[in-house]
Amino acid sequence: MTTATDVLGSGVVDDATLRRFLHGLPGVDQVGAEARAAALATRSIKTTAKAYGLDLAVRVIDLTTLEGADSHGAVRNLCAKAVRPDPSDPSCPSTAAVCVYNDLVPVAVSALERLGAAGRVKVAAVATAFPSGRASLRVKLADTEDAVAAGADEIDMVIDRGAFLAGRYGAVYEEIVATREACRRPDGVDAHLKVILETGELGSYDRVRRASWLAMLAGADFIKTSTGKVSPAATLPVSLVMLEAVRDWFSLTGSRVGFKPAGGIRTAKDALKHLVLVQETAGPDWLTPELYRLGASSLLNDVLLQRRKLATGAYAGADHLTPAT
Ligand SMILES: O=C[C@H](O)COP(=O)(O)O
Repeated sequence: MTTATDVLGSGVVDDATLRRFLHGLPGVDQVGAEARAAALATRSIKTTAKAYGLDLAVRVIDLTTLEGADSHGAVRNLCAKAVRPDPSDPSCPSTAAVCVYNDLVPVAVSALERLGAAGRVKVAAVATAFPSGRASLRVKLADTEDAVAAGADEIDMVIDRGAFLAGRYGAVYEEIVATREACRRPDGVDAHLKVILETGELGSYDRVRRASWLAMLAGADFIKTSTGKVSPAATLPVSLVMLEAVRDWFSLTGSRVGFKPAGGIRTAKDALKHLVLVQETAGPDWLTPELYRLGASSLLNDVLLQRRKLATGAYAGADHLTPAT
């Protein structure tokens, strides 16, 4: 049997070594994973915990716009929203990051500078031919280097699902390693690398588990479920399988890899379910923006409305809030 320690210790990480290890991982009990996720989703959260959960949800959001029609103005508004999500409430925290396409990184960087939030609200850029991942490695690395040079703090790369599903694990591994290299900066402040598995295209929980381990072996700082362009995206059972992987990686290596569910998370209720799953699977150490993000384009305003409801006892209409993008 090949273990993760064998893979990490071997000089050559090739298809055969990776296959022996990844296919030797225990299979996911599909019924058990779905039942566990469903049971955790019904947990009721009382007032104080709810207030904490809603604030935490805001603090871990990667506020995202990934539309072909994105404009400079839309990105500037997104940044203002990320820094002060609810201008009527100074106690409302900022989001963790904004997440944009590569060419809009300079716009986000200068907007956050002007807002006095540079470095506090991070700039994440999708890269490596997002969302399909269909391009040569040269193009994918140029895409990444471009975003890093423009000041991106974080790179959200997609894996080559074609290669992964064909069992060309070595190619996927090498691509992640090379992208990680492209995240380096001369001053040593490297961009953090999030590796998107696009779980909706993987077809089984076993493959989600294998892809999670492959990404962590190759040096991912975070593993992320989805691009938001494929459905299903960040389901609770998929998140459970990935959280088990980061938990088990920590037990094995002593290092913590972050987790980012993204795609289809639209309501405060959804966000709280995801937070309960983190608490009960990887544990409370992960409940921080350094190790956990919610990737979402249209979640924030519902969380803000629920925050206000909790504080005032009354529902405010959505038109009391600025649009998310
Ligand atoms: O990375 C984040 C996703 O693209 C957001 O997906 P969403 O638009 O379904 O929230």
